[in-house]
Amino acid sequence: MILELDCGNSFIKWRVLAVDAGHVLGEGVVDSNLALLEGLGGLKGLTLTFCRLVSVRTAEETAALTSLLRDTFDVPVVCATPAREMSGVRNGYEEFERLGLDRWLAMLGGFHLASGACLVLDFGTAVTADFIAADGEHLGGFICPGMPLMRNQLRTHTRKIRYGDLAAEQALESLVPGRATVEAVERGCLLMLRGFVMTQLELARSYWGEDFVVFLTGGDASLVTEAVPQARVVPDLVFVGLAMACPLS
Ligand SMILES: Nc1ncnc2c1ncn2[C@@H]1O[C@H](COP(=O)(O)OP(=O)(O)O)[C@@H](O)[C@H]1O
Ligand SMILES: CC(C)(COP(=O)(O)O)[C@@H](O)C(=O)NCCC(=O)O
Ligand SMILES: [K+]
Repeated sequence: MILELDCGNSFIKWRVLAVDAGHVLGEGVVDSNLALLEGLGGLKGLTLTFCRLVSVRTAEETAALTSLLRDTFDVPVVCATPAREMSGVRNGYEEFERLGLDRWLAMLGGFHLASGACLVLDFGTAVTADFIAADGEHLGGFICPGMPLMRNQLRTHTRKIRYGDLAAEQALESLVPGRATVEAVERGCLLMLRGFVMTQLELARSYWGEDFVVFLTGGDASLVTEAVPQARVVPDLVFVGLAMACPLS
């Protein structure tokens, strides 16, 4: 069995695949290394043979996790590393090793699935957009705060914006102008997110007309799916790229 991990700034997404990499035997989203071990411990008949992971965390945090996995499961642990070019995609950063590895893998996955020009939008702690042309050239991208960062900045830097998670969720059932703080903030931030998405679509159209695929991924992708009906929602896009960057042999 293969363990795959996507270590983002807020959460670790994990899944266990059968050795033929055919089907998913278990998966989860956790907020700590300990919770990851607990989640894995809950799987019956777990016999890991290989682990591959991508991390946008510090080298120290990533090293701590890889040694924990080696010690606990006695398996080889392979981390995705930056590359100038892979699977037909050319990294567009001036310093290719500075491009977030989660972005890079989502781009590899997206270009592979689209077999052509694509716009990859990832909604995590941060929101990212990346443009890959039909010839595999990465034109670059954008990074802005995601939903959790936008709302937390407002909560942190104002004195009278305070509300709970449940109220926040309920506030998004409609997008009419808010008549309570929670509605005004949650809807305002969501409209910023959607506005960002619309701008990315316009830019992609200016490059490629209608001849491109839009991918939505990341934990908050569902917040914008309605606004982009033509998009392909691929929650495991980073894992698609991870398998390409870190094959079994
Ligand atoms: N099962 C889940 N557990 C935690 N967060 C989730 C879950 N499903 C969706 N989310 C949303 O995903 C967002 C985090 O997205 P994610 O892609 O995991 O971020 P990152 O990669 O930066 O850690 C949170 O703001 C949360 O609203
Ligand atoms: C942009 C990111 C913070 C997104 O991280 P995430 O929201 O998925 O946790 C991450 O890809 C990152 O740290 N990138 C390095 C900077 C860059 O890509 O230019
Ligand atoms: K991510």
